This record gives sequence, C-alpha cells and structure tokens, in this order.
Amino acid sequence: MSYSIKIDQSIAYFTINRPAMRNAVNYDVMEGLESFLDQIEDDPEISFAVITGEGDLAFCSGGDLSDFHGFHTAEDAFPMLSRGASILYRIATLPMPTIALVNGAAVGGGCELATACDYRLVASHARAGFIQGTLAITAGWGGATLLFEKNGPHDRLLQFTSRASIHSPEQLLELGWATEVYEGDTEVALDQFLAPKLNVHRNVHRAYKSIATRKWKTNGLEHAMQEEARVCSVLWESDAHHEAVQRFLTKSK
Ligand SMILES: CCCC(=O)SCCNC(=O)CCNC(=O)[C@H](O)C(C)(C)COP(=O)(O)OP(=O)(O)OC[C@H]1O[C@@H](n2cnc3c(N)ncnc32)[C@H](O)[C@@H]1OP(=O)(O)O
Repeated sequence: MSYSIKIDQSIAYFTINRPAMRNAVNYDVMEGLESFLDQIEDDPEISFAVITGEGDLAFCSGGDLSDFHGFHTAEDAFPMLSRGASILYRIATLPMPTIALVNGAAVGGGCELATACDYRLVASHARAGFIQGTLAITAGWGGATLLFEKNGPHDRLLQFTSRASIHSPEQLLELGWATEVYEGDTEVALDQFLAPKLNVHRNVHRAYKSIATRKWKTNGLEHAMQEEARVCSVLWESDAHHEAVQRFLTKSK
C-alpha cells in the first residue's frame, strides 16, 4: 500500500508510504488522499489532521516523475495537475486544522502539499523548496497560489518559488513557511506541538479555522488553483521540461 490512514483519539493521520521513492505522489497516493478527505471532511469528532511521509528522508518529493513523465502535451498533463489542485484545495479548506509533519525533504509538489496545511512542523534535518523551476515548470497543484494567499511578503515569496532552490529549516522559519523546527523524535515533536492545543475544545479550533479560511470559498481561490494547473500544463509540454526530467531519472543509473 502506498499510504496509510489512521484515526487515533480524534487525530487523523495520512502517511505516504513510498520511502524508496522519497514518498513521491502517484495515482495511488492521490486516491488515498481523496479517500482520507472523504473520511474526515464531515466528521465533527476530528480535532486535527496530520499529513506526513514514511521514514525520515522525505516528507514528499512531489509528483512521481517516472509515472507522470509519460504525459507529453498540456492536454495529457492537465487532468493529473487539476486533480492535484482539487485535492490541495480540499486540504486547505478542511474544517479542522491540518499539520504537515515535514520529517524530511519536501520538494516540488511535496512543498505544495505541505503549503496546503495550516501548520508545518519541520525536522532540523529536513529541506524544502519549490524546485519545479529546475524542471522548467511551475508549481501545478495550486501550491504556489496557496503560498501567495497565505504566507506574507510578495517579493520574498516570489523569490521562494522562482529561484527553485532548496531551503534549510532556518531559512524556512525566516520566510514564515515553517511554523516550528524540531530536533529529534517526530512523534514527541508532534505531541509537544499538539498538547497545549488539545486543552482547547476542538470546536474552537474548527471555528478559528473557518474564520481564517472563509474568504477562500468566495474569493475564487479554487479557480485560481485550477488556473495554476493549467499554466503548469502548458510548460509541461516543453522540450526543456522533458529533458530535465530525463536527466533526473537517469542521474544515478
Ligand atoms: C506534479 C507537481 C509538480 C512536481 O511535483 S514535479 C516533481 C518535483 N520533484 C522532483 O523533481 C524530485 C526531486 N527529488 C529530489 O530532489 C530528491 O530525490 C530528494 C527528494 C531531495 C531526495 O534525495 P535523495 O535522498 O538523495 O534520494 P534520490 O534522489 O537518490 O532518490 C531516491 C530514489 O527516489 C527516486 N525519486 C525521488 N523523487 C522522485 C520523484 N518525485 N519521482 C520519481 N522518482 C523519485 C529517485 O529517482 C531515486 O530512485 P532510484 O533509487 O535511483 O531508482
């Protein structure tokens, strides 16, 4: 199984379980995320949702390039990108707060997935970045749209996305992308993060989440995320993109 879902004491966990591929997202993982969202979206008993990746090397390395490399035209690539954008929109607008437990690299679509969550707990050894530019594409699952919507100074965010580089936890904190950086055991870090919040009734957390995200239901965010998928799909069909993916996939062979 490429993922696991667990609900424990009012906390719902989704774990991408493809550590050998650095938890890259394939269709199976997309399906898993959809079924996770179906399970928790209307469950009033869930206080928090946590998304993470198996192992300590990667949170998520983005779209599975070996699977998605087969798309040659914008028309081929758009349905996958659009589906990713729908998933990230659903995550961003879940009624309960969400936590990305960034226990390793979060790059490309993996950085987008973490951006869709409300909080990002980043391990001191982790790295993250919108590296899509190194593949001659942009973010395509709506993650850049979400970043600009949520996270602060326009000029710094524009550099965060367009430089396509990988950032240290210290840089991620400074940017305001990381909520906290933790050392050591991931479960302990999550417990410590959640403990003071669990003293407050879940309905309060859910009410603040709805106050913070209400505007997205009316300001066209969902459409803007789909538009990001469309822009990315156009770049996807370039030779520059296919050559860069080919280089990545053959680098260690
Ligand atoms: C569709 C939305 C937009 C996107 O997400 S585009 C995709 C963006 N992602 C990428 O460009 C992948 C970048 N991956 C990396 O930079 C590195 O793998 C990463 C995450 C920093 C981890 O580095 P390392 O720990 O040194 O691991 P590595 O590079 O040797 O990889 C181990 C094995 O996993 C594979 N892998 C990693 N990320 C992948 C991906 N996204 N799709 C398909 N395969 C992927 C990699 O090819 C390698 O496979 P193998 O063991 O050589 O067979």
